[in-house]
Amino acid sequence: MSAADKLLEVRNLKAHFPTSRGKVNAINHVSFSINKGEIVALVGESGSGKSVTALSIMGLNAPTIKYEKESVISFKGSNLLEMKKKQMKKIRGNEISMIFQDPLSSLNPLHPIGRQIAEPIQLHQGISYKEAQHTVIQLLNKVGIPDPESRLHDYPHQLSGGMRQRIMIAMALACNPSLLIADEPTTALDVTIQAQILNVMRGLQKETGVSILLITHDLGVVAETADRVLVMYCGEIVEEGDVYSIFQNPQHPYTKGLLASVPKLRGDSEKRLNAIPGAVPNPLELPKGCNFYERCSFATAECRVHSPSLTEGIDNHKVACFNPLKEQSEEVSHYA
Ligand SMILES: Nc1ncnc2c1ncn2[C@@H]1O[C@H](COP(=O)(O)OP(=O)(O)OP(=O)(O)O)[C@@H](O)[C@H]1O
Repeated sequence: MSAADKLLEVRNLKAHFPTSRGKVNAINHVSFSINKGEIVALVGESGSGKSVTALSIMGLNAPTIKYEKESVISFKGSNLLEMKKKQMKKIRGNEISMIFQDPLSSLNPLHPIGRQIAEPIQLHQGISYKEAQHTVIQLLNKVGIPDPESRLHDYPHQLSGGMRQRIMIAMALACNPSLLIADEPTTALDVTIQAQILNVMRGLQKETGVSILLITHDLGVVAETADRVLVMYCGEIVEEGDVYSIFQNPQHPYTKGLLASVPKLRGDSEKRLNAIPGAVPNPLELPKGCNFYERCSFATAECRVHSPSLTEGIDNHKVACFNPLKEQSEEVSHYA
């Protein structure tokens, strides 16, 4: 990929929240990029820093967050962290948009959905609701809402969870953004609807060329959707690779643990899932050395003292581990 293909580049992102109990180290030297038209998944357990990363890109973190000087979020060549509020407001919604897990908390219960989808289009293009309606109907068609003309007047509570998430996708795509951030977009939905929503997202990505940052703790969703995967643990990227090599050949013991805790797509449904032993360390007191040391069955003395950095191997597969796993794991290979 050439530099011209790069849409977003996060470099050395380091941030903490000052709290009454001390510094919460949320993000620690995170670097990654998203190319044009790519679907990149950001995965990890709760508290690993996925949402703070996404909200940093959107400029929507709590005002208390403190970014270290060296942090850069470069979008189309401009550093979003240095942008004035007014400029950032223009980018948000137009160039970068976001969908959340719970559409009900993002949709206004008092306005019909047609009006809500039209709003960003009207603002962006300076046109009336009537003029925007044609585009709204096209968008509803694109996200698979049947008979869109008659749904324009529906209120959010009249729609199912899956339909509401389709509305959120339509709203997010209303201004043709270059980057869509989807934070756990299918977590609240049942499996069948989940698959339909992922299908809609994949289809729209192909049709519009939008890049997608997909945030999820569900590796099943990742296997179905992503081109590339970033695995996050304690505010750091611990492994990165294309979806095939992450599933076929996970090199970080944490990634392997995450994969082993996913229900199998095929195989022995009676088999117990393996949860990763132990708990995520307290972000107020991260341990010296590797953050995963205490939960890792491959840890050595070195891991207790030194922190491994993300190092590139073959095929752009990167891992932050002193003892990366070499062998292909039978246990996980059939997810890819
Ligand atoms: N406003 C805040 N003030 C203090 N700490 C915060 C704040 N927001 C997030 N954090 C902390 O930052 C760390 C990263 O949180 P983040 O929400 O990004 O995790 P996550 O991977 O998205 O988890 P989840 O899947 O549960 O949303 C956590 O330790 C969290 O407690």
